[in-house]
Amino acid sequence: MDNFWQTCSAQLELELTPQQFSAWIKPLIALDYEDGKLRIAAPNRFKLDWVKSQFASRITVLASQYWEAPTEVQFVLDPRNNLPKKPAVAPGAPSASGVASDPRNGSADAAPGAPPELFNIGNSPRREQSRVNTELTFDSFVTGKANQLARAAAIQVANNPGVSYNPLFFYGGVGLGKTHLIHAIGNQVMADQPGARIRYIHAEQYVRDVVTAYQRKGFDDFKHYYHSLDMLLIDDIQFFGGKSRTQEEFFYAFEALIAAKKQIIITSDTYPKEITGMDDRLISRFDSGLTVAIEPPELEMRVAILLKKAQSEGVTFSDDVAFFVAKHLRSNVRELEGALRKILAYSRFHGKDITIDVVKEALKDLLSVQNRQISVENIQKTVADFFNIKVADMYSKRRPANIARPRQIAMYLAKELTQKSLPEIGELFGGRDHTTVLHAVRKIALDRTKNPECNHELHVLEQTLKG
Ligand SMILES: Nc1ncnc2c1ncn2[C@@H]1O[C@H](COP(=O)(O)OP(=O)(O)OP(=O)(O)O)[C@@H](O)[C@H]1O
Repeated sequence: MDNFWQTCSAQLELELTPQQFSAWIKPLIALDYEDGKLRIAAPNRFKLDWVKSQFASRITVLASQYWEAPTEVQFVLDPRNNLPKKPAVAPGAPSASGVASDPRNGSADAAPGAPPELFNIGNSPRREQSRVNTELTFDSFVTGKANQLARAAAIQVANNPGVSYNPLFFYGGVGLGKTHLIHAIGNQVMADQPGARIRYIHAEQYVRDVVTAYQRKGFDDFKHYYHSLDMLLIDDIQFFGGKSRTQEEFFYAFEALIAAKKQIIITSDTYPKEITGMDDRLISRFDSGLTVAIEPPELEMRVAILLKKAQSEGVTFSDDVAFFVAKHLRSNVRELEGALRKILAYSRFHGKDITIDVVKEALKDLLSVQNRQISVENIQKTVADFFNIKVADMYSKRRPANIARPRQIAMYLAKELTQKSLPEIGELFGGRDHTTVLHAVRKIALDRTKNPECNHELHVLEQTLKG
């Protein structure tokens, strides 16, 4: 229940203004969930009526998504508000149950509307608490040259958590299977040790947890929760970049877990030293275990993935069709999955067998993007002309700002407008490492959102390149 409410209120916090959130959502408590019925308590009749009229449908959608079943939401008055007042207790002091006191229990010094303890583990089954996706297993993970090392390390850690490689750090571009692999580890450990306290968390959610703990002065609960896990799976840790309070809290959790020989598995879009805005002491700790890259899948692996995913949808793809799709879509597995969904939807809707012609029709948009044939060479030339530098500077090792920035812009455009992978782009820019390209892509993407002049330049370049 705590997990659900944390997820639901984090989502609502994103959707509402801070005033709306703290006035209407923060005072609510998710009481229980049974047989598709979720009960939420409001502190008084006025709030109950307002929340019901304004937010019931959104909470219903979020709850139905969370439990993957239609859910009916009932709003009730908080039963604890009717309890006789207890003598004052210092907020956060342990009660007889050993749990920090809930300031809403009517004690004289309680802050009205303050939340219950944040990270109370509650009684839900360990599997639910873990947030591990049961579908992402080793069995459904296709292996090839691009990920065989990562998979081997993952299996080793799943067999000996806390012993072999700690932390285990996976890095690679988007949609290449990092998340899948850490869930697979979680699933295996959970099957072997059903009592283990495992937690999968996306780094953005961890940041939100820190913010919430900060706002609610709930760091004791936060620490208690994270430091007492048996295994922490943390995804996309690059989101910690520049967030010093989060990094500090994570550092303590990291030290506590490693000292207790509890396994930590981390993913990132780049290797530790390249994560921007990350504290050096964390980087050196990330490096202290095993760091493994996951590369973009090669052709045969893309074919194998398509065949396996089609099979799991109950559809048989001919090899011709699988090769056709895999040859044209080269960037990552997520893109392949998207293509597969489009093909299946198209063939079902039109009642047609899956042939190459049907695939061409179903993927018309995706393939036309491919066929625009904007080459990296073309991008380098256009950008060099635009900034009045030599094309050769695109490959050179020189780094003055008047050259480095156009080069980064060209790398960004190469990633945006071609199907080349990061290593392929790096190769075409004088044999640079893929992490350098990734850094450039992220930097320019960020500049673009912040700096209208940069956005305008990119717009002009894109229009020129697209003709
Ligand atoms: N080797 C694989 N075998 C089967 N499915 C895969 C494989 N690699 C990735 N996938 C699938 O591709 C999709 C994207 O993978 P995933 O979310 O793990 O990528 P990621 O590397 O974590 O990307 P991001 O950094 O964008 O989060 C998922 O549905 C995943 O199950």
